[in-house]
Amino acid sequence: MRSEVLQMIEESFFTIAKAAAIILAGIAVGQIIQHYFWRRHLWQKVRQRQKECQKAFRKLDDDLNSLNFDEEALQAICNLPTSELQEGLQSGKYSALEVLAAYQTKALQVNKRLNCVTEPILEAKANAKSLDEHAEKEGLLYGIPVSLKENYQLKGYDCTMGLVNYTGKLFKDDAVLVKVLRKQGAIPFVRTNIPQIMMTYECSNPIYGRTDNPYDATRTPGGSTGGEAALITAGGSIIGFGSDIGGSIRVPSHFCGCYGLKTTPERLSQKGISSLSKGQFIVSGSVGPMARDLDGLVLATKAILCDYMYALDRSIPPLSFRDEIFQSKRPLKIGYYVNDGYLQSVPACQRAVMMAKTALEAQGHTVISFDPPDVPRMWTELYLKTVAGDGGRKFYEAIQKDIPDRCVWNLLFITRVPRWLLWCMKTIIRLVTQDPVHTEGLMSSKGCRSVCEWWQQAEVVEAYKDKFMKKWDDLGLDGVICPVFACVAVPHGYVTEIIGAGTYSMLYNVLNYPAGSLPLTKVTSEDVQQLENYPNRRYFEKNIKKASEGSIGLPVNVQCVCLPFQEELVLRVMKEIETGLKSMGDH
Ligand SMILES: CCCCCCCCCCCCCCCCCCCCCC(=O)NCCO
Repeated sequence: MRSEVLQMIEESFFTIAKAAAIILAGIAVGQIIQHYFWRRHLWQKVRQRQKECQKAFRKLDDDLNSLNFDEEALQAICNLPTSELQEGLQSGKYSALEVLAAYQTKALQVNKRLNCVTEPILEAKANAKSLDEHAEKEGLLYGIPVSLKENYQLKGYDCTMGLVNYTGKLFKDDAVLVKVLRKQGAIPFVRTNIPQIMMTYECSNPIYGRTDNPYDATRTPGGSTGGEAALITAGGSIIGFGSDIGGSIRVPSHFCGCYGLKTTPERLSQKGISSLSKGQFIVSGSVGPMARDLDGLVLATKAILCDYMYALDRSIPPLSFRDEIFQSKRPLKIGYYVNDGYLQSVPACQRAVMMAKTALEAQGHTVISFDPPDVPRMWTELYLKTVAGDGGRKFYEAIQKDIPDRCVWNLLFITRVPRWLLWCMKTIIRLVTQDPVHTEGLMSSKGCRSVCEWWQQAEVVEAYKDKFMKKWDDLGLDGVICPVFACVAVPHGYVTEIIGAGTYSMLYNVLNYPAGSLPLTKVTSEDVQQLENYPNRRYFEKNIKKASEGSIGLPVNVQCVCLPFQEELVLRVMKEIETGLKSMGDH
């Protein structure tokens, strides 16, 4: 009797287990099939988007061929510095259509080599024609073609941020800044490439592919405004616009060797700029111009800081460009550093800062040493814990439902490791990286656990800002010069291995300070030789050293920083450095 009961229990157990196994297997197979069809659907969308872009490129090519402009004359237009181009357009020496054709032709050529343009803006031709038909030549950017990062919303276009799921969602209106640019006479003519979700210093996504560095195709142009930096540097655009929440304007400018300005987040309207960080107001994103020369950067900044922007976005303080600050001859007191207390910058970046220091001194300014406080803590407890405040969930989910791009997937992988497991692995990670800050960084990227912790986070960031500003004020500084990044452009796919090098830029996102990226020099063989003395113990140090081998000839920028709302002073410091170097015969 007992054995019969046991047998019955055993049989029912096996029946239930079998049924459970069949159900589970069914669910798994169902999910695999669903995943397969979803992926297939996404790839179809990619192909459709790519076809549309190719069609637009072909249309532009045909249009340009039908215009019959002299190629040499067009090239000559692209070689003009911004001031001469502006003058030539205002005086009527060049028509808006001619200048547009010159830049469209050049952008197409550059794009074939670097893959930096996502698509041309075909309405540009009608815009140029309409400018040429009107007698008044109005606007500071009259007739100047401008390129836009892919996340700038345009009527009739989508902003994918490299995510397939966002393709085909067309905007009904232009971003405020785009409207302001049009009002100033500028002609938006191409859109430029970005990394998927725009949260890394690379430039690749499954829709538009990978952008190469104009100096070395094996290296990244940086990100996230990488397409802009590559296009401008290679001559395919003279002024462009980007966005920056961790260095995305300044780092690509440095990797490629063009000019960039990250503004104070509240100084320019961000209405109509797509981002996955909307609603995260502790470390705010910024927007800003990028340019081939400093005059272009100044002109673009002046143009957008205008009454029309304040009328379109009433939340922006009506603070127009203050020429008196930019033109002032008042001697300045500038702080400098080459080591931010976390990762030492490579010799080329150090030399660039020292060149800037000498140039400022030659211009009669005082330059003193400055140590930014607690940078390792700023990076881990403040920057990473805020930017990934939700444990990176929003970024991860956007990618998980999409076709992940490796350049950002590698970075986001950590969001999948549970907090407890990461905590248990702390000692091992510390042993492997030889870097307690790296370990803390990984822990911080798990974000905040409650609203209460999020509020505390805001307080901690405010306290750091106060501490930093006190140090700045005690020294009576007007500005600071320092590296943009701990090293120069790195090979494609390598950014995650050196991500700590970004603290030089991220610091000024935490602080909300405006910061410019100024091209100063190129890596020399001596710089590379001196890498022998570069520290080689921690994970990031080893990788920075390795990535810097073979970097001879790559551009090196310097970062110029001032207090919030002092964009004019940042531009002045950049100008003083350039003038100083020219007077010393160095630029
Ligand atoms: C010690 C290793 C730390 C790894 C951190 C992994 C965290 C993953 C979680 C979420 C992602 C947060 C990204 C942090 C890395 C920042 C890199 C900044 C790139 C520049 C971004 C930018 O400025 N974008 C502009 C957007 O408009």
